[in-house]
Amino acid sequence: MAAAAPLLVKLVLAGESCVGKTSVLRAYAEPGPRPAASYLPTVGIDFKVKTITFNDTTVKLQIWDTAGQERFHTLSTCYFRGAQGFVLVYDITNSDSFQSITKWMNEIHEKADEEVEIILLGNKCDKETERVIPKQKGEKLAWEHGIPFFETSAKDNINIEDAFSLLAEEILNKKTYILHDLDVVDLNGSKKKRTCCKQ
Ligand SMILES: Nc1nc2c(ncn2[C@@H]2O[C@H](COP(=O)(O)OP(=O)(O)OP(=O)(O)O)[C@@H](O)[C@H]2O)c(=O)[nH]1
Repeated sequence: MAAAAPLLVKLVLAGESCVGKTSVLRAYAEPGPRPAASYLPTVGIDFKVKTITFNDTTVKLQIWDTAGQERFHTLSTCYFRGAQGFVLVYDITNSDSFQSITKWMNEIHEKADEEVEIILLGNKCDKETERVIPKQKGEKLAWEHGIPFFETSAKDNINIEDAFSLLAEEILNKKTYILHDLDVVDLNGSKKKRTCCKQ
């Protein structure tokens, strides 16, 4: 008997520019040492696939990395539709990025499907001396929105695995995934029909 196709789950990273979305994704999906990175903004959109095992089932997490720069905003939010989970990221050394989280939450509620799971990350927690957002503020904001919260460091690989594992678990426990078919990109990376929201 042929093995069952792996389950596919679509996740999206969102948040302001330079908060570390790409770095968080790399730390999770491509762990291992890498040279100190100079900032290269995401242009448009990118994704990586990470395979995990959940209750003896193989699950492929397709994780979309959106561009935080304002000029890509419309494009980035196009990818919200069809996602089962969101990783919302701010930078603990940048208060604007924290203030914007409520705006991103509203965007998700407006443009994503109804039943989505969201987690909040306060990234760059290795930069303690430059911190402007106390951990309690992040916890309070997450509590107000009823979502889990982690302070993370993509640089030092702190809490990254735990954050994604929790998000995947919350989604898979709900069993709201019915995604053996992806309508955007198949797992070999070849493009299939691409859908986008109306602007
Ligand atoms: N110290 C420290 N620096 C980080 C961390 N995460 C990211 N950075 C740095 O912050 C800068 C921006 O990181 P990116 O991952 O490109 O940020 P982004 O949110 O994807 O940015 P956009 O593509 O513009 O949306 C880079 O110089 C990273 O090396 C972290 O946890 N700690």
